[in-house]
Formats: sequence, C-alpha cells, structure tokens
Amino acid sequence: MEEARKQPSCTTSTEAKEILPTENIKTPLQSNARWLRTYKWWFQVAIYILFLLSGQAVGTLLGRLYFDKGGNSTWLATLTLTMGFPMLLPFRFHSSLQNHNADYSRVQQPSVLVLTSIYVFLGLCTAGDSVLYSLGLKYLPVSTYSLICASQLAFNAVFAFFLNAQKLTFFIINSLVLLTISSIVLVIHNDTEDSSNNSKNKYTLGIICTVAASALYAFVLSFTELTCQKILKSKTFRVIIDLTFYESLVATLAIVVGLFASGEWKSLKSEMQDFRLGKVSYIMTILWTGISWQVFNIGCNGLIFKVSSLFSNVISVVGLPVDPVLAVVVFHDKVTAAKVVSLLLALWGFMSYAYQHYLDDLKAKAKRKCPREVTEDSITEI
Ligand SMILES: Nc1nc2[nH]cnc2c(=O)[nH]1
Repeated sequence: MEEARKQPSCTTSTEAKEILPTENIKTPLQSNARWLRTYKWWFQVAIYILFLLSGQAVGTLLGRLYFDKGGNSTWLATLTLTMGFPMLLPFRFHSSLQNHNADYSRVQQPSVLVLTSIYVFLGLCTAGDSVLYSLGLKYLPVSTYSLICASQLAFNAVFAFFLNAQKLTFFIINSLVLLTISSIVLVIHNDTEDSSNNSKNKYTLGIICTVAASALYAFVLSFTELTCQKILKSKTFRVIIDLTFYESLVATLAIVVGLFASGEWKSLKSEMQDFRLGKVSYIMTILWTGISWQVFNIGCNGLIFKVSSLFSNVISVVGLPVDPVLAVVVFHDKVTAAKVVSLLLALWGFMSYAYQHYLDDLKAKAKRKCPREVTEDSITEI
C-alpha cells in the first residue's frame, strides 16, 4: 500500500505529533509540550470513549424500558436518537466565547453555504439511518438484528479505505474479525428469540432495513471523517459540538415530519396514559433516552475527529456486549457464558486495535529521532 494512504484520520496521536516541525534538537520545554500534548490527546479520547459507551448503554436500556412498559411508537423511538441536541446549546455558547483557540483560528473556515450543505446532507442521512435502525429493530428478532448490525464494521472498513485512506493492518483486521465473532456469540445466546411470529414479508423488510442502516451508518461515519479531513480541517471541541448540533437538528426535523406524516403522533397521548410506570416516568424515559443518545453522538463524532471513523465504530461494537451485561444488573437478566465470552472477545478486539495505535506511536517516535531510518516495513499491512 502506498505511503500516501498511511494516515487514517484527521488527527491520530501520531499525526498530532508529526505536525511539530523540528525533528532532532529538542529543548526540555519542547519535550514537555510534546508530552503534555500526547497526554491531553489520550485524555480526550478516553472521555469520548466514555461518552460513546455510556450514552449507547443507557440509551439502549431506556429504549428497551420504553417498549417493555407499553411504548409502541417507532417514530418516537427514532426521534430519541437525535432529539437531545438542545442540550448542546450551553457548550456551543461556551466554546464561542473561547473562539480564540489557536487551532480554530489558524484554519480558514469554510463558507456558510458549504457548512449548511454538509450539515443538511449528514442530517438527512442520519435521519434515514435512524428510521431504518428502528424499523430493523421492530421487524427482526434481536439476535438476527445484532448479527446484521455487526456488518456495519465491514461496511465501515470499505468506506474508510476508499474515503479516508484508512490503513488496514493485521491488528486492525484482527480487531474487526474478533468484534464480528463477539456479536455472533451474542446472537447464539439470543437464538430463542428467533421464534417471534413476524410475517415473512416483515422479516424480509427488517433484513433490508438493517442492512441499509448498517451501510448508511458506516457511510455517515466515513463521510464525517472526510469532512473533518478536507473541509473543516479543525478538530476543536467547538467544531465537534457544531457538527453534532446541526446534524441532529436537521435529522430531528426530518423525523418529526415522519412522525406527523405517519399519523403516529395521534396515539402518543393514550400511550402516555397507559404507560405502566405512569405519565411522569413516560416523559422521563423519553427525555433521558434523548439525552443519552446525544451523549453517544458527541462521543461518536469526537472519536471520528480525534482518531478515525473506524475506531469510533469499533468502540460502539465493543459496547454491544456491554449492554446485555448491564441488563443483568438493571433488568436482572441471566448471566450466561455466551455473554461473558462475547464481552471478552470484544475486549480482545479492542486491545488489538489499541495495540496498532501503540505501534503507530512507537513508529512516530522513532521517526522523530531518526527520520530516515524508519520505513513502513515496521508495520504489517495488507
Ligand atoms: N445503523 C446504526 N445506527 C445507529 N444509531 C446509533 N447507533 C447505531 C448503530 O450502531 N447502527
């Protein structure tokens, strides 16, 4: 694979360090600055991972609570994936006040027209993905659904290779394979749920929706990374919040149109009254599901900007077996060997991906010390 395809994302730790111009002569002050920058990067990545995993876990569990206790609206469930965007307003305001951030002001900002087109395009794709995601979940048994959903990693690898020049090393492919097997193990565990009496047509529709959702989701992640690389060229908190805010705003508007056009909104009042935990719990469940998914969205976009779209997707798939384990605590589901094995495989997959980043870091350090001697041979690539 040619040299030009090497850097996968808008900002890997490696890349962030390679921006520094002087190679060999370092004052203690420069070394300290580099050390601080590296640890700041790891800290930010850890926070975004936490946002993604906690948002996904709580959003999924509350979504399940909604349907378990009498909720029935697919459009409302879809809306919760994007409707939490107003909670980002204080962060937008706060980061506007800190507009003097060096990284932000150094990069020439794209025109309003370009930005609006990107937000509208990504928002509509996200709305489409959210509807397909919810329809898939409605028409398919959880097991079949999870199996097909795991394909989003493969879709992502393909999109990231072509759109983001993502390098596919041995450890990254190993990670993708382990994470896919981890999802399959979960499916085996859930096999009994396949006896649902969905009609054949609905089952086929569910499969088509889930495959399309997986492909669209993978495309949205890769396109977001491409936007970061080629158009935004900045990875500040403000840019991440702006993208998440406007993307969710457009997606929410599109989903609200769907909610009204489908006529489902008419049944929401009676649904709230019949909710088994009461009206207040109904509103709280919807509200907190929306907040959780928005936390997930920040984590997801943050990881795309700081690392790569594929890494963001890997973390979200690592989170899949976390949900059944949390359900053991929250819903008193049974602990099974399959759940534990799936979780261990997911962790192993994650470690494999993280190890690749460690190798990239080592390579970057060696390159700084001795720029001419380090070649791409130190990394196994396909
Ligand atoms: N297709 C798809 N849509 C999502 N929206 C939030 N998470 C996901 C996901 O894992 N897959």
